[in-house]
This record gives sequence, structure tokens and C-alpha cells, in this order.
Amino acid sequence: MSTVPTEINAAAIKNGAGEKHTPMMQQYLRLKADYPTMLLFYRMGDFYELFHEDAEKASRILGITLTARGASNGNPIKMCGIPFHSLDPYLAKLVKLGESCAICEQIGDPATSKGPVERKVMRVVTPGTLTDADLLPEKAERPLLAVCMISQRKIVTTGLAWLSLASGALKLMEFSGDSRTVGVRLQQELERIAPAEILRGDGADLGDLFADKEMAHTQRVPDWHFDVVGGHKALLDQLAVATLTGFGADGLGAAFGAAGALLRYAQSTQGRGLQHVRSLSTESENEFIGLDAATRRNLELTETIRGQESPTLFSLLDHCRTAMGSRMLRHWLHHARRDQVVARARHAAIGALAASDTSGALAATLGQVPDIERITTRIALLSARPRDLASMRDGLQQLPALRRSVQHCFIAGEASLLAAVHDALATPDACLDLLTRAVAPEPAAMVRDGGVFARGFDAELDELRGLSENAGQFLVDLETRERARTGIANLRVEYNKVHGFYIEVTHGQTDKVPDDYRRRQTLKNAERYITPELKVFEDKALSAQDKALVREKLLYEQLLADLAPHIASLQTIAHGLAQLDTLTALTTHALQHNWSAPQLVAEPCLDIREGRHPVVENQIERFIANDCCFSDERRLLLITGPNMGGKSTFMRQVALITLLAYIGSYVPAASATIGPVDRIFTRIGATDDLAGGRSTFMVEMTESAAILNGATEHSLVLMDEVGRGTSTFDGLALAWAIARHLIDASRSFTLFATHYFELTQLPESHPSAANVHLSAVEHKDSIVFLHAVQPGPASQSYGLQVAQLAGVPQGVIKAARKHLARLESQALATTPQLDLFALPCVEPAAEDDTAGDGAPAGSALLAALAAIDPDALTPRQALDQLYQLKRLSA
Ligand SMILES: Nc1ncnc2c1ncn2[C@@H]1O[C@H](COP(=O)(O)OP(=O)(O)OP(=O)(O)O)[C@@H](O)[C@H]1O
Repeated sequence: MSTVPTEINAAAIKNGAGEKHTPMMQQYLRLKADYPTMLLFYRMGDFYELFHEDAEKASRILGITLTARGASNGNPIKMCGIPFHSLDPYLAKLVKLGESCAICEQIGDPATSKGPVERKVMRVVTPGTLTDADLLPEKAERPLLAVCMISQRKIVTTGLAWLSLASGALKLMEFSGDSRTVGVRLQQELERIAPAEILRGDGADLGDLFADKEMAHTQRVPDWHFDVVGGHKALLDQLAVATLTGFGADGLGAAFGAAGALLRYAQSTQGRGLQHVRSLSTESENEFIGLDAATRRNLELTETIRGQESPTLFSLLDHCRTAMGSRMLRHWLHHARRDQVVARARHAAIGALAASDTSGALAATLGQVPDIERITTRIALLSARPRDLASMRDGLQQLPALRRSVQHCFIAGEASLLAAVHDALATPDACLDLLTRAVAPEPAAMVRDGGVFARGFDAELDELRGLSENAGQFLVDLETRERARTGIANLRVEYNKVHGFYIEVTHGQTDKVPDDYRRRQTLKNAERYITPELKVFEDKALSAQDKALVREKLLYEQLLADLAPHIASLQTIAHGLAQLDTLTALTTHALQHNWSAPQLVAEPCLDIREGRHPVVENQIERFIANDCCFSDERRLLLITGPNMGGKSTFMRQVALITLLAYIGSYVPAASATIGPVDRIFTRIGATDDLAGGRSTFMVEMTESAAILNGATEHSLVLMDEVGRGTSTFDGLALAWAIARHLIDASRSFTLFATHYFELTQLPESHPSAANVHLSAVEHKDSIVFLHAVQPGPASQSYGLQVAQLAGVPQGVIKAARKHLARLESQALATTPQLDLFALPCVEPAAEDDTAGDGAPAGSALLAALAAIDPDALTPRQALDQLYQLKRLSA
């Protein structure tokens, strides 16, 4: 097997320099030299041992005892070990933490070996190349990705190749630009693809891209692995084709380099070719609706903001009955296509499934289908276990029923996607026939245990099994015969593992034993004998058992080889099943929650009627539905309203409905008509990034900068309380300018929530902006949220009432009220800037971009008067205000 030669190992050189290591240690060091960056698990009898630094590291991570064993080259050998049968849980833990492990087995026969038994690394486990069912997350992919960058005259071309080894899906993409834009882009693509492991060239300068500790484990490989010509050839060989034109990969360069390194690494970890990697897809730069990391997080697509698995959009919609469906749903949520055709086909399929009322029956049948995708991969990698094959057989038997249900649907309604699924689910008769004939109804877990093959599959195996299985009857017969022959009534014929077969006679009867009895063993109360007849039988029976095991092993290898030609059709079936499962899950959710089919149109618009937040509507008793309407003439909504009024919920629901429509799902709304969308941006909530050295305000501004630089007229932008991370006036000024940029320059559809009431004047100078507010009413001293979005700006913020609701002590609230009144009157009296933006009753702004942003100037007295809310004043405050007004008029 080729190894992963990342660097020449120091230990190997040292070992050659005349140091005195034991023969076993020499062997260990030779093996370790090929895997310098991995933990080497060295098989010794029933244990895997780790030595030296590997032992220290593993004992620390796994919490196992570190010991020392003898000495080599004069130094004690540090070591720790684990029993061979409990390897997988330990591997799972290590790989989760980003460690890679090489598993070295004994391949020689200890009985005949001179010196240490021959050993070889048989398996390499790295975070991005897992295929074992026990090590992989069931509902997520763990792709391996390679990055290749080629610079030419300040233009950097970045090639990406990534492979989900567990499914065989191989993808390429390439993009170019100056180093800054390429860096940003790369970061975004890595966030979308979410690789478990990244390969990069030894000398590649990727800036501080991988400084982020959250980023996948990176592995350096020699730069020459990224050779473009070599990579192109490796792809042709892998896919067994003469040209890559059919895969849309013509004209790529850096991506081929990445693919070359990727395939080399993946093959080396498996120790064999990747016969299940048969196809390639090339992603173009603008295929998907762009979502940056902040947006993926803020919208809680597959992870909550706190990093939990639920409640998220994925956890809500995942009614999938197979892991294949769950993985596809997760993929769809992160890969909404801009092309409306794909989404429309899915809407039609959901419509047909819903109309035919078969989703319940489909879900029940899908529940009996195993993870055919991953089992197929294990067949290709020759690591499938007998029970994998048995469940594959049982799963394939469900195909005709599924196909009938699907056919029923697309006859009922027009759905070309379901027709394609129907075609994909054709039963692979030859494969199913082979599995049915070969595999026992309930096979043993491991081939080494025997009992894997069905009776009647192989005549030789049946004969060998017959010999050992008939032993029971033979022994009963022999016992009867020998009792009659010897007259010993309590004579017994038995078997044990140590002594084999024997005839047992108690001491009192031994004088009756015939001459042909040979003594085998003397016990306290009895003698054990063997006869020539019993010996012949013993030889046959025992060797038959061994021979049967050898035969089963051989047959199993042959069976996997015979299944290889079916890999492509099994992959097609797995894809069809995943699609069907995902569509059925979306249909189930749509039916249960009264979701409707969105309309995707070519004109710029976003018209949602009675929209709901998909996750929140599930959590509270009565969710208030709201409309949201954007058009070419109405591009920015300023959202005001009290804290807790529902602003963030409303904004997120608009983004989620848009995204759901584009992944092909129905949406939580009475109706939704949505035009082209290229990106969704969100700037929501204030979190600081202490680990990254960025303050709350810095994070806020970085995210805002990305939006201002990246948003286009087809983007949907969510801005929540921008500017609140700094002083009031700085914040207000920034919020004002950002909003204007979004209206004038980006022309995106923007939801702009703010507590700066001054901004609500924007629509007067910018007609494509409009005010809406979340309504609330005061009841006595408290507040009742109505959660309804209404036209116009909010009249006040109710901050103190919300604080009161939150349990802030009464005394504090009272003091705050007083102080607020004082502040408001002082601000009006002494800070003319405030009314730059304030107060609805003043003159409308002049549309002048340069002079104070066209802010109105009005009489301070009028402004102060307008700011007074008589209902909110105590008699004492009213009197204070009166004095204030008097002073202003003086
Ligand atoms: N349309 C709605 N119908 C019913 N309840 C809602 C609705 N919208 C929001 N809520 C409830 O109100 C709570 C607060 O909503 P949200 O966080 O969106 O308010 P907010 O206006 O953004 O508050 P803040 O300004 O303090 O961030 C939510 O947790 C939810 O329980």
C-alpha cells in the first residue's frame, strides 16, 4: 500500500545511525517512519500498543494508563495499549478531535516467524476519509477537501476538490481574483462545504485562513501532489474516461491539481482504489444562493446559535426515515440553487405527493430501507460486513412497493422529478438475486464467525457444514452402540475444546473397557478414552469446521467482487431513495403545518402573505402571521417596535421562507411570490468574538462591510439594530448611512430593524423605503405585544415597560422613568443634532446628499412639543415638561 509520505521521518534516520533498538522496536520505527504525523496503533497479540510520543498523546487524550516497557537504545519505552476488540470507540474519539491514526496488523504467522512477526499498516483513519459505520455521523457528510492555489500576475486561481468518501461524491470548483477577494471567497466556500479535513501543499501560502481553530483539521502534503497535469490524468484514470468534457470540467486547472492530491491521499488511506468514485460534478461560482457563515448561523439552519442540534430548521423538517434522506435534506438547506427550475420541480413533486395522499405509506416503507449509499461504499472498499449485505438485500426488496407508490403519485399529478425517482428505483434483479441466494437470513456479524452464507449457495460449504453439524447424531449413535458393546450403562461420549472427543467411563467400570480403547486422560472419578473410530470422526469433524470457515472467507471475497459491477446502479438507487425520502419528509411537514407552494417568478419581488416563522410557530401556541411585501419600487423596510415585539422573528421568517422556497420546499405562509435571489445576508444580534480578538462592534462592522460590499439588487439583506454597539450618535449616523447605501447603491431587498426612531424619516427622502412597526399596546403600567406588522413607524419603544416585565425592581424602573424624562427634555433643549433625524412633525428632509444628509431643521419648541407623550407622563413630569417648554420659548 502506498503511504502518506508527508515528511521524511527523523526516527528513521536516527534508527539507521547505529542505534541499538530491539528487533521489534526496529520494526516499529520503520513502520512509524511512514506515518510521522499519525498515531500508530501497533498490534501485539490481543492488544494495539502505542509507543513513545504517540503513547503520551493517546494516554492524555483517551485517559488510558501510560506505562513503560523494557528499554530500547538504553531508554525506557513509554507505551499504552487498548484491547483489539475495543478499537473503534477509541478511534471515534481521536478522529473527532482531528487526530489521524494508522492501524498496523500482524500479517505473518507467529508460529513460523523468526524475529518479530511480520506487520503492515492495513488501515489509515483520518477525519476526512472515514467510511466505517461506527465512526461516521449518520446524518452528515464528512468530506475531505484539497485546496490548490496558482498565482499569475497578481491573479490567484483557487481550485477546490472535495470528496465524500462515504458516498463517493467527488466535486470540483475553481475561482480567481486578487488575493483578498479569493481569500474571502475561499472562506465562504469552506463554510458551505464544511470539510472534516483539508489538504494543502507544504509550501502553499494560505494566509491566516486556517488560523481559525474551528476550521477543519488540515493536513500538509508535498506540493508536487498538486501537479495540474498529473491531477488531470488521475481524474481520467479514476473515472475511466478519455475526456472530462461530459462532467463540465473542461478548462479547469488548479482544480485538477487539487483533485490529484485528493485522490492520492484518499487512496492511500484506504489502501486500495476507490471503485465507487465514478462520477464528478463541477460546481460553478454562482450556482447557489450565497450564505456567509454569519447567515448560516443566524438563520439556525442546522445548528442553533448556541451550537445545539435543535431546534433548527433541519431538526424541524427532518422527518426523513433514512439516513440518506437526512443527509440530503441537510445538503439542500445549505445549497439552495439560484436556478428556479430545480426548486419548481421539487415543489411540483411535493404537490403530487400531497395530492396522492401516499406520504404516510411511503414513509413507513422507507423506514425499512437501510443506508444503501454507505453500504455500497463499503462493498466497493471491501469492508462491508455480512449484516450490511443482509440489510441491503432486505432494503432492495422494498423497491417495488416504493416504486408503485411513486408511480401512483406522478400519474395523479405532473411531476417529472418523481418520474426520475421512479426510474432510479428499478430493482437491480441480478444483484438482489445474488444477495438472496448467497447471504443467510440472519448472518453472523463477522465472516470469521462463520454462518454467513445461505444453505444451498455453495455445495462444498454445505457438505463441510453437514459434517460438523451431523456430529451430534453420530455421537448419540456411537454412545448407544458402545454401551451395548461394553455393557457399561453410564458410558458417555463427549467433547470439549481442549481434549476433543472422548468416551468417559467411571473408575468402577474400567475393567469392562475393550482392547481398542486408548486412554486419553485420567480424572478423579473417571477415565477418558478414544477409539480408532472416534479418532477418524474427530479428525473429519474438526477439520470440516476449519475448512468451512476458510471456505466462507473465500466465498465472501468472491461475493464482494461479484457485487462490484452493481455499484453504479446501487448508487443510483441510493440517490433516488434519498430524494424520495427528503421530498416525503417535506410533504409530511407541509401537510401537518398547512404550508403552501411558493411561486418563483422572474421579476424582482418578494410578496409573502400571512408568513410565519417555521421554527417559532411550532414552539408557541398562537403565532401571529405577517405579510412582507417588496417590489422594484419598495426595497427597504424600516422596522421599529418595542423590544420583544417580534422584529427579529419577522426578519428571520422572511429569510427562511425565501430560502425554503429556493430549496424546493413548501413555505409557512398563505402565499409567497418570490423573484430571483442571489445572496442572503444577515447582520443580527450582537456577539463578540473574543477568541478572534474582535469586539462586539468590530464584529458588527465587519459583517456590515461584507454586506455593503457584496449585496446586489437580487440580494435579501437583514439588518438588525445596526450601530447599537457604539455611542448613540456614531451608531445613529452609521445606521443612517448604511441604510442609504443599501437603498441607493445596493438596491437590495432590505429589512432594517432599528431602535433609532430618527431613521423612520428615511422614507420621506427615499421613496423606495417604507416604515412598518410591530405593534404593542399599553395596559396599565405594562405592555401587551400584538406581534402584528403594521404600516408606519412605532410611536415609542416601551423599553422601560419591557424592563419591568423582565423583573427589574420597581424602584429602578421609577428612577429610569424620571431620568428618561429629564434626558429627553435636555436633549431637546441642548442637542440640536437630535432633531436632525427626529420628530415626525418637522419639515420633510431636502433630498440633498451632502448637506447634513438632508436632515430637517425645525423649531426646537415644536420638536419638544411633538416629543411629549402626555399619556406616559406623571403629573409631576408634566409640570417639568411645561417648564422646559417655557424655557425653550424664552
Ligand atoms: N409573530 C409572532 N407571533 C407570536 N409570537 C411572536 C411573534 N413574533 C415574535 N413572537 C414572540 O416574541 C418573542 C420576541 O420576539 P423577537 O426576539 O423577534 O423580538 P424583537 O422585537 O426582535 O426584540 P428585541 O428588539 O429585544 O431584539 C419571540 O421569542 C416569540 O416568542
